[in-house]
Amino acid sequence: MKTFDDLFAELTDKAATRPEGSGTVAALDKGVHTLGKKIIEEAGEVWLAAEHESDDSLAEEMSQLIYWLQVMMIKRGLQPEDVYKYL
Ligand SMILES: N=c1c2ncn([C@@H]3O[C@H](COP(=O)(O)OP(=O)(O)OP(=O)(O)O)[C@@H](O)[C@H]3O)c2ncn1[C@@H]1O[C@H](COP(=O)(O)O)[C@@H](O)[C@H]1O
Repeated sequence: MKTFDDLFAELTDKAATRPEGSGTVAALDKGVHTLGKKIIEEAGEVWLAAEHESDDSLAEEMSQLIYWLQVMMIKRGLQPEDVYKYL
């Protein structure tokens, strides 16, 4: 099972190697404004899932929010430790 750190390492590698067909590379190229809108969209889906959907659906929406947060971290050059220090 993939962890937060596993996904971050995978996305960091994709950003560096830019493999063809990577949605992450395409999203990074669109920039901070587009990534910010995805974060808002996914956060809204987490809220709606928490109100109306199953635990599994909620977990899936949360995984997508985490993904988009990580893409924003990579876009802005943040490392997990930059976030963890505030936890
Ligand atoms: N974990 C994720 C992940 N979570 C969410 N997403 C993206 O976020 C979107 C969220 O889905 P929604 O249902 O909300 O939206 P949608 O309507 O299906 O998609 P959009 O039209 O909004 O793009 C998905 O379609 C993906 O584009 C992800 N994209 C990739 N990953 C993982 O990231 C890694 C690298 O992926 P690639 O860069 O695509 O190789 C792989 O391990 C992937 O599994």
